[in-house]
Amino acid sequence: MASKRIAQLDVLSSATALSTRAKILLSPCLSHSTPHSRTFHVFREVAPLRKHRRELLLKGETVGLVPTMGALHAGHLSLARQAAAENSRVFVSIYVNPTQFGVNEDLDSYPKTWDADTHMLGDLDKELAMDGKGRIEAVFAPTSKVMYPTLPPDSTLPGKGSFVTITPLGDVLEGRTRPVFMRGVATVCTKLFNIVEAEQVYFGQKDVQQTVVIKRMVQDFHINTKVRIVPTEREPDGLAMSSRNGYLGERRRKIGVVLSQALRAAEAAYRMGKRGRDDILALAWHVTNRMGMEQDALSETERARFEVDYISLADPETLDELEEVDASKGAILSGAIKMLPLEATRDGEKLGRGNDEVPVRLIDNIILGPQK
Ligand SMILES: Nc1ncnc2c1ncn2[C@@H]1O[C@H](COP(=O)(O)OP(=O)(O)OP(=O)(O)O)[C@@H](O)[C@H]1O
Ligand SMILES: CC(C)(CO)[C@@H](O)C(=O)[O-]
Ligand code: BAL
Repeated sequence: MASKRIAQLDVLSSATALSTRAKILLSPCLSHSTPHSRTFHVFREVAPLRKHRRELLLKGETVGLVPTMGALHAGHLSLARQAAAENSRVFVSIYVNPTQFGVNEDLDSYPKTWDADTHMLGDLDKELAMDGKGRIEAVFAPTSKVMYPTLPPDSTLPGKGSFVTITPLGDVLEGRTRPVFMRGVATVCTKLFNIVEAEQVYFGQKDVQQTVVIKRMVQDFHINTKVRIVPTEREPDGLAMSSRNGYLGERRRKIGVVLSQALRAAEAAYRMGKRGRDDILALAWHVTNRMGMEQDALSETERARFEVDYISLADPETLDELEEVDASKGAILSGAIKMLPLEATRDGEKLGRGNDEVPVRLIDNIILGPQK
């Protein structure tokens, strides 16, 4: 039954990609007999989604929204799992939002894996059916014309259009290198929150600045939803899962773990009682400097070089950089590195998407929780 269902999803997900509202159906004889037979709707437009949402409301169902840009991986699934544990219905949005990408960023090459994404959600829904918890109810996959109905999405500054800006939270950290990023995120999330009207919305801790911005936005605009943050899913060596990791071939992938190693070293200093910025961050810099020097010493066909954009120790609410951590409040330890394109490849080397010719930005963080 499972494979039949997946095969149908496959065919229908492509077929429904252009329809206004589609329900991915199983054969009618299964539809009442087993919990597996129910599967999700795909909405491309706002009005039919709202109609469906209202019906759910009248039936007393609760909705958890998981906003994504697709290219789903285990990190996204953990958000959806938590949403299903805390709500009876889960909506997942899949939309690569142009306004959060700067004009020279990777919007055009951002991975789009619709068929694999719907398969993953179908499989997850099957798992959820066994658990007897909430289910995947719908995928919202709008076009840009739907999301930006009047003016085309603009990634320039100041830009033309209706924007939501959360300052100065959006200007620091990622915002320094990606000045339109948090404006784009706040804008598209406002739209998504208005459209879905979910009881709860789910975000990954991996994008920690985004979580702080969204929480502030919900508070400041009295948006009627609860923001839930889900811990970062990691690869076995500690690398935070990310849709962009697919751009890392074997060589860059191995070195990309340096960021999580650096943050973990700094975290250890905090756990051992260090509270001063230099005492904590020196350990992170030591890890990145050592790895950088090791790579520099190798030949072009052996090394993977990277640049550290920032390593930050910031207040958990204001994101102000801290000289000293107030242990009763804790802090956010975060960082970003740019994995540079390989300078030369070897015959038969396992390369990533884009042949390791594109720089890849990796971010990560650890919350230093309050300590007695
Ligand atoms: N490893 C992860 N663990 C938990 N949540 C994650 C993880 N990766 C992404 N998320 C969350 O999933 C949501 C959608 O993220 P998105 O679609 O941008 O994926 P991504 O992997 O973060 O992609 P990117 O490579 O662009 O950073 C966000 O709330 C994000 O924080
Ligand atoms: C929240 C989000 C889906 C908004 O486009 C995006 O920033 C992301 O995937 O983290
Ligand atoms: N998860 C973050 C989305 C972005 O980098 O644009």
